Amino acid sequence: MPTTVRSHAKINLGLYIGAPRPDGFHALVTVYQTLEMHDLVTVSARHAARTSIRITSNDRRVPTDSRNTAWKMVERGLQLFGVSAEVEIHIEKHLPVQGGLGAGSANAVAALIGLEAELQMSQAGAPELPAPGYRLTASSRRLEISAQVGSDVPLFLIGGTILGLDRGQEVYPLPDIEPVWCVVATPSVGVSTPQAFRDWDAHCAAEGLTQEASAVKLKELSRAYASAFAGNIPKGRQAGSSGVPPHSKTVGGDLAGPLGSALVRTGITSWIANDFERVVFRQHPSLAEIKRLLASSGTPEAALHASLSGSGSALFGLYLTREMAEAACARLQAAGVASTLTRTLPRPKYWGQMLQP
Ligand SMILES: C[C@](O)(CO)[C@H](O)COP(=O)(O)OP(=O)(O)OC[C@H]1O[C@@H](n2ccc(N)nc2=O)[C@H](O)[C@@H]1O
Ligand SMILES: Nc1ncnc2c1ncn2[C@@H]1O[C@H](COP(=O)(O)OP(=O)(O)OP(=O)(O)O)[C@@H](O)[C@H]1O
Repeated sequence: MPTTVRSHAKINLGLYIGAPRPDGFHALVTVYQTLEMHDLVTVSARHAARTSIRITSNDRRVPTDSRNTAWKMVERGLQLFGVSAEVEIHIEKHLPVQGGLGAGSANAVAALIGLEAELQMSQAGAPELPAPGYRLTASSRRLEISAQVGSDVPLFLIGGTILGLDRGQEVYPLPDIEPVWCVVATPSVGVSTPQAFRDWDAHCAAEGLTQEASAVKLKELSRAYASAFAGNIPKGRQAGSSGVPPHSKTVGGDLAGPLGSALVRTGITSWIANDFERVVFRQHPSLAEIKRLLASSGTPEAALHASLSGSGSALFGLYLTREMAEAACARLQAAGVASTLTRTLPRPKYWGQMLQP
């Protein structure tokens, strides 16, 4: 029986990028948040003398050869388990390609989860457990192979609210924010991630941002993020058990409250920003206008936060109520911009809903 896996989108609740590194990547600090909206990845696999992989998709823009993230992940997964198999993967795309929603990265993890279920390898590659007190080290080899596939891939082995460091592949589960309504605008323009990073380099050169200055900035920001979320960590799940870095202990405080308010009470909505907006909005001014529509600042329907996601072109707005989110969808529709109404997806639900019944 084939296994169908939900492959969720992510947004970046703030994204700070450093200067270019000698390895061709950029250090960054971000908070990833998984969303309910998803692709569906269906895997059929059976043990065989020789490995073969076949990929199909309903979307012609999805590569069906070894360039596909799901292909790369399954190849590495089979090596990790030390088995060979005939594997068929169908990717039903609902998320935009090149949208900054990490869709391709999520497909890779969904394919691995499907493969493990099909080959009954769950003991060998035990998935990250959503239960309190789980340790990242339990599945560090799965995190390693996912980081080889892409910087955005490991976050999908954690789900929920996640701190991303280094080139984005170093991930730490943060206490989940309570679910909030989210509107994702999906303009038809695609933004290439490598190109956006190149544009960022040109921006850094023009502004004279040095490696040293950017390293200091990123260190401060990772502290600020961890501190903002620290008060959300239930007693007994402080640093060490949750994988959150030790400096996250520095700030306490009760962040429990009515729906949506936890995000506000972390304080992060007042200072988070996405550095890519500075270069991507210059190339695509229409995206800045979409952000204004999502934000609706100064009105009773204003978003808690609105931003470009990753390098775009998708943008998102977070709202306190469903009505406010629906009003944002209506504003976008009137402007001819496609949008999806969804919600942020906490870790237990991310894992609980991953396998289709
Ligand atoms: C923009 C984000 O989506 C934010 O979450 C991610 O940083 C992108 O992650 P991703 O698409 O998984 O990126 P990768 O597949 O690892 O890298 C693609 C290319 O983007 C650039 N890249 C990526 C991540 C990073 N921290 N610095 C970079 O400069 C590199 O040129 C790299 O060759
Ligand atoms: N499974 C996949 N689904 C979609 N695109 C894929 C996949 N595997 C490889 N790709 C290639 O990766 C490129 C980026 O796709 P993706 O949709 O993941 O972008 P993204 O949402 O901007 O990702 P990120 O947020 O990680 O930067 C595509 O143009 C496509 O050629």
